This record gives sequence, structure tokens and C-alpha cells, in this order.
Amino acid sequence: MELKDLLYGISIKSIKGNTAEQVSGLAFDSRIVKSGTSFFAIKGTAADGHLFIEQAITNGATVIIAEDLPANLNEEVTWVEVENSAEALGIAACNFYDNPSRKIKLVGVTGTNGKTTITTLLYQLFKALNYKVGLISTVQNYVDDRIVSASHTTPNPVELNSLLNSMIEAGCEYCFMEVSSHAVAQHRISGLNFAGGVFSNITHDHLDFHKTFDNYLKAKKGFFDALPKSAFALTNIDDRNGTVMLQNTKAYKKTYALKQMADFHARVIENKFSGLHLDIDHKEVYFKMVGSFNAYNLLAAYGTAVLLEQDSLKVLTLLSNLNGAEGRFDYLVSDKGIVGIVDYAHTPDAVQNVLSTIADVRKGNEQVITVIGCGGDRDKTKRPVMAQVACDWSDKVILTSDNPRSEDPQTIIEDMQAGVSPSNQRKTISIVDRREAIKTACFLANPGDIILVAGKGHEKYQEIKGVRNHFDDKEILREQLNPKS
Ligand SMILES: CC(=O)N[C@H]1[C@@H](OP(=O)(O)OP(=O)(O)OC[C@H]2O[C@@H](n3ccc(=O)[nH]c3=O)[C@H](O)[C@@H]2O)O[C@H](CO)[C@@H](O)[C@@H]1O[C@H](C)C(=O)N[C@@H](C)C(=O)N[C@H](CCC(=O)O)C(=O)O
Ligand SMILES: Nc1ncnc2c1ncn2[C@@H]1O[C@H](COP(=O)(O)OP(=O)(O)OP(=O)(O)O)[C@@H](O)[C@H]1O
Ligand SMILES: N[C@H](CCC[C@H](N)C(=O)O)C(=O)O
Ligand SMILES: [Mg+2]
Repeated sequence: MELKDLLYGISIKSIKGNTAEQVSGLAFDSRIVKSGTSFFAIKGTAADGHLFIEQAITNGATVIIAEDLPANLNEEVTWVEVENSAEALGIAACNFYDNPSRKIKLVGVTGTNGKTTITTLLYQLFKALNYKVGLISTVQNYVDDRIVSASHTTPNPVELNSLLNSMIEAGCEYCFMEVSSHAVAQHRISGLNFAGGVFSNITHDHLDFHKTFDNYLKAKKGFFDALPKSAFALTNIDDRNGTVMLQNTKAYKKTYALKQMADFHARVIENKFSGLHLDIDHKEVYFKMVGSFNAYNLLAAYGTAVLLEQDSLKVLTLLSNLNGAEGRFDYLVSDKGIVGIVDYAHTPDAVQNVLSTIADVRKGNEQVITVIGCGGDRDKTKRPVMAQVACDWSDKVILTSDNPRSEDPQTIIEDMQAGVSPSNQRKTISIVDRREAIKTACFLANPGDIILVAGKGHEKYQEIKGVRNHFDDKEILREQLNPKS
């Protein structure tokens, strides 16, 4: 592709060099630059890509796209000065792959919790409706039936457009993708053409990155602000920021709710371990998924499918049979009748939702034992709150490690302990080793008791000091509990 075609739509301040230059690839990491690639110098959270321009040229970059150009320009490469390199990368990645998002119906889902569940339900639903479909999500990506492993909730723009391009080549008509707040703030989605956007909710998370809740909210809202007129914007108006999200969007606005009138409305008739019984738009339907938070997710998926012009009755019939994503309220029952639940709750609101669901569906006097940790190198302010919520809603809490990453696991546990009130202290014990913590919970449980292992859901690893070791909450529960099936 010629450089001038790659740059189409980017806000450029100056160009020095040949714009007919052929571009063979895009890179934003100098260490993986190959001959003939265009290097985008991005100011990141840990480093400034401008410091690696020389290395990129040494490795073969022929075009440099940057916000600040050096005083002495190497004349062997073309220099492009832009307003924002991260945004330029987003748009260039779309151009490089010939704008795949314009050839597919792309729906983005954003919100603190529920993105993976809603996108996975939509992927499964549209597969059942006999379409070829793509999925971009935390657990894994799909190009129709082919699994592509995921390293982020929303991939970087080059990977993202390459994935969308593979979906076009595979004949996919729809793609459902998670849009994380990091992705909006870092312009990973710039230049994409969305057919629709969905908002699930916004609660406490990621304040390490966004610094304030207001910035976090603005990042999420930025996704809706950029939607085109042709797109739909579907929001949960039971969330206090549901209408704020759509304040400035050009897209046509649609709402969903459980607690008030909305374009798509549901009412929980019954919430049991065996599933939900809902009234959706005056049709009574049974679902396999558990918990009123999943009533929101099912309603969001239903509303999206109807906005994508699918038959509402067919949609409800197929949705009623779906299980959602791996590691979300994923439970087994031991031969002695102990219930073990693995859930990806890693925010205060998610922990509260999953534990209040357990409170709703439990039969009587069983104990609820929660095993919980918090991720390292992530929002520290959510640690004491998650511990407090876990204690308020459980009979026993075992504080343990999640993914400590570069941090000291014991220090993370101490941050959590700070949220445990004196009256709750007798309920808690701390066991740094997560395997031992789960084993202890199983040892403490009596028949009928419910063990919640929160935070890691589908993850098959535990990251400690940069090393990812195999780790699987559900595998350990299975080993310990001897499930019936
Ligand atoms: C905080 C964060 O989001 N970081 C992401 C970001 O990195 P960054 O821009 O901060 O990179 P940096 O290390 O500061 O470097 C700046 C620039 O210099 C370049 N560089 C650096 C070193 C070098 O030798 N040469 C070089 O060119 C880097 O490639 C980069 O372009 O951009 C990178 C490329 O896209 C991501 O891999 C990286 O994700 C890190 C690993 C991460 O853990 N991100 C998490 C927090 C994340 O993104 N999570 C969200 C949401 C999670 C959820 O709630 O679901 C997600 O979408 O996954
Ligand atoms: N609609 C919802 N409202 C509140 N909590 C939810 C909702 N859906 C799921 N949860 C809780 O949040 C956890 C994570 O759900 P899910 O993976 O669908 O969210 P996500 O938005 O994709 O998360 P991430 O930001 O890590 O990608 C679930 O395990 C559950 O505990
Ligand atoms: N996508 C989320 C996942 C957190 C999952 C939890 N297990 C942890 O490691 O903190 C994040 O990166 O913040
Ligand atoms: Mg997710």
C-alpha cells in the first residue's frame, strides 16, 4: 500500500519525504519493526515511543509517524508529524486492512461488567441463527468457528483490524466486540465503523489508569460520542449513568431496563440455581443463566438482536438455551452436596452482584464461603472495598492472591484487610497461596454449603512476578469436591 493511502483520514501537521513510499506493515513497538514498516511513536503509560525512533529506523522502518519530530531528520525515511500518534495508528490500521469494519455489522459493548457475557451471548445467538459470526472478547476471539487466543479485552488496532479482516475473508456478517475503557482512551478503536454500541453499567474499576471516576466515565462515553448516525446506541437506563452515555451521540437511542419503562423491558419472575424465569416484553421465558445481573445481560443481547432486525420470538427461544461465557457463575455440586462456584467478579459491584444472587438462590442455613483476591498492578482503591463487600455477604472469607503481577502478594492482602471492619474480622483468614485457600474452603465446607471462588473466572494461569504458571480455579474445585458430573 502507498503511504498516502495509509494516511487517509489522519489529522496531519506536516510531512517530510516521499508519500508514494510503499508500506509493507505497521508497528508501534521498535523491537518488532521489520524492513518496510511504518513506525508509530506513541506516548504510553510506561514509556515514550519517541525514544525508540532510532531503533525503529535501524530495524528497517521506512516511515516514522510521530507527534514530535527530532531536530535533525534522517533523510532516508519519510517523516509524518501528527496531532495524535495513537489515533493515527487506529485510523492507519483500518486503512491498511481496507477498512474491514465497513464490510461487517460490528457491534461494540462497553461497561464495567457484563461485556464478555453480552458479546458471548450474541456470538452464540447469531451462530444459532445460522450466520457466520466473529467475536472479540476477554476469554477468546472467534473468526466464525476458529478460535484466536486473546491477550486483551480489546486488542491493539493492528491486531483488531487484522482479526476483522480474517472475519471478512471467512464470510462473517456480524462481529460482536468488547470495548474496554482503555481501548477508547488509547484510540484502539479509532476509525472503526460501528453498526451499534451497547452500554451495560459503570461502577468502580480502573482508577489506576483513569485516575478519576469522571475520566473513566468520559472514556466510556467517548465510544458513544463517536458512533455514526446510522448506528444504534442501546443503554441500560437503570444504571445512574445510562442516559449520560448517550447525551452527545449521533446514533439513534434505545433503552433497556428492569426497574422502569424502556424500549426493551424485563421483569424477574424467579431467580433460582436452575436458572432465571423472566418476563421480557410480555413474553415469559426460562433461561439457563442465574442472577438478576444476567437478566440485564440477556436483555441487552435480546435488544441488540432485535435492533439488528432478528425475529424477537426466535431470539428469545434461542437465548433461553444459552450458557454465556466460561467462568461466569460456573458451578458444580460435589457428591456430598457442596456447591462450588467460579466467577470472574473482580470489581466491588460484581462481587456484590454475585453474592447477592447466591443469597437469593440459597435454600436456607447453608454457609457461604468466599475465596477472593485482588489483581496486582491494578486499581488499589478497589481492594478494601472488595474485601468489605465479600465479608458483608459471606459467612467466611478467605483472603488470598489473584494475579499479583509485579506486586508483593502479602501487601495486596493487607490492602484488602484494611476494608474488613472489626466485627467482620473473625470471619476472615488470609492464605497467600490461592490453591491452599481453595483447598481450605473445601475443607471447611459442610454438605449444602456454597463456596464462591471469585476473580479469575476462565483464566488458566496465575501471573506472579512476570511469570504465568498454569492455574485453574475450576480444576482445583473439581479435584477437591468430587463433583457428581
Ligand atoms: C496500561 C495499558 O493499557 N497498556 C497497554 C499499552 O501500552 P503503553 O502504551 O502503556 O506502552 P508503554 O510500555 O508505555 O510504551 C509506549 C510505546 O513505546 C513502545 N516501545 C516500548 C519499548 C521499546 O523498547 N520500544 C517501543 O517502541 C511501545 O510499544 C508503546 O507503543 O498499549 C499496549 C499495546 O496495545 C498494551 O499491550 C498495553 O497493555 C498492557 C500490557 C495491559 O496490561 N493492559 C491492560 C491494563 C488493558 O489494556 N486492559 C484492558 C481492559 C481490561 C478489562 O477491564 O477488561 C484491555 O482492553 O485488555
Ligand atoms: N450486567 C452485570 N452487572 C453487574 N455485574 C455483572 C454483570 N454481568 C456480569 N457481572 C459480574 O461481573 C463479572 C465479569 O463479567 P464479564 O466477564 O461479562 O464482564 P466484563 O465487562 O467483560 O469484564 P472485563 O472488564 O474484565 O472484560 C461476572 O463474573 C459477574 O460477577
Ligand atoms: N481485564 C481485567 C481483568 C482482571 C482480572 C483479575 N483476575 C486480575 O488479574 O486483576 C483487568 O486487567 O483489570
Ligand atoms: Mg471482558
